[in-house]
Amino acid sequence: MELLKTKSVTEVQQIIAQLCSHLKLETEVITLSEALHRIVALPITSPHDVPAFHRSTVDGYAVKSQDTFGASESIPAILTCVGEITMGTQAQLKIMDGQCAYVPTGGMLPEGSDAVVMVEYVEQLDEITWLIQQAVSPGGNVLRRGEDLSREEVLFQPGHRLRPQDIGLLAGMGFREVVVYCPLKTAVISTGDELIAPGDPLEPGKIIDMNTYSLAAALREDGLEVTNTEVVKDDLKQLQNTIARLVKTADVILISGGSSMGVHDITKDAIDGMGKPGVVVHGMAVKPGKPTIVGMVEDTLMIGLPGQPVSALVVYHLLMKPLLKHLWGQQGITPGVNGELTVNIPSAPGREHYVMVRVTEENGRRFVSPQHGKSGMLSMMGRSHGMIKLDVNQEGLQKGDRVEVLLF
Ligand SMILES: Nc1nc2c(c(=O)[nH]1)N[C@H]1C(S)=C(S)[C@@H](COP(=O)(O)OP(=O)(O)OC[C@H]3O[C@@H](n4cnc5c(N)ncnc54)[C@H](O)[C@@H]3O)O[C@H]1N2
Ligand code: MOO
Repeated sequence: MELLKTKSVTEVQQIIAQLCSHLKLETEVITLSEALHRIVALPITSPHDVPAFHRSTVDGYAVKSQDTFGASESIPAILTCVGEITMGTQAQLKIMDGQCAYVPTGGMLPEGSDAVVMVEYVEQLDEITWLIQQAVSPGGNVLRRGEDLSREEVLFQPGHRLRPQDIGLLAGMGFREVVVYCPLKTAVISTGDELIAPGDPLEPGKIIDMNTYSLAAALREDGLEVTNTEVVKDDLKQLQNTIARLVKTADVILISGGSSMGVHDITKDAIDGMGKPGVVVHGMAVKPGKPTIVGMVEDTLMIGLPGQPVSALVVYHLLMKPLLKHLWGQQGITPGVNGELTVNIPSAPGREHYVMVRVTEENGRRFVSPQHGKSGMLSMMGRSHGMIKLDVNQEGLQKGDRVEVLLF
């Protein structure tokens, strides 16, 4: 009897990292308008203090805070207004004891002042005299120079994925361009005599190809370039010819289907027949996804994913995302959401077990409900917000347990 010799998910992740140690990430310079979701390749430091000058955070009167101590509506401080600060210009005024000046939100504080009193708490007595009806402490209503960021402070480390707020910040720092990693080149091969393209006549026994589309979309979502998607028959020679052609450009090839032990499951033989090291892993201790294959053809990483559409995507999440994190040098966790489990879940002994779940909210409480179905049912994943993990030796989960959902 031939059984798959499974390796743990962590072991497989480590093997993949080693297999990819030769991969050298190229970098490129792109404009900020192209930078959304791209990965920073060099440390980026702040070229100047932000803000570059003390700024008022309100419309009000710049004062020496000590002049306002004890001021109230019934006993206001009496100050002489010496002028107005204009937005976007250097403040020319100087505030002496007993003086104030109008400053708009974001305007530069004049020399000598250290706080701003909001206009709501100020009343004009005559042409130059103002009643200050509220005390303000030093630094009150002021964003001090460098309070947001100081010069040379590291804004982003390599590996950071740029979000809208990051792109705004880079613009605010005066950057027009950013150095990012070039996307890895990837390809998807779906195998199966039964596969037809979406829209083709659905004859008996045929299956519409979903994995090519879901896997290519997952790769693109992760910022990778998909150079080719191909569908091949369960034919060793055809698969090897396709692999031989694609390894010329692809850093990683995902092969969907043919990963199991059936007579037509040819992915392993195809990879093994193309030189050393060939297949390095066949079998991962995970549910779903047990027949996973990992190997190398020339310098290209080959990941053989189970043909079942849910299994293919689960394995993608377990292997490709950590590889990217490793290559990009990303540290830390990917935060998920958590909530109370609505039913008991049995474990899958000896295997990490991933269960698709939907998250709902009721009276401020989050609930996590497993979505039932088999690994061939992609609609189960469509209904789900993410998945929860049961560890290899975990004895199931109980209704009411607080669980962490890995979002996808
Ligand atoms: N004797 C055994 N049989 C199976 C085992 C095993 O250990 N021993 N493992 C089972 C598990 S678990 C899975 S998962 C599947 C994996 O099968 P394969 O990777 O060999 O995939 P196929 O047989 O080619 O296809 C399985 C299933 O998925 C459908 N499929 C395939 N490609 C696509 C696609 N691109 N789009 C949509 N659907 C696809 C295919 O039609 C089959 O229905 O093996 C079990 N068997
Ligand atoms: O474990 Mo297989 O990968 O779906 O059923």
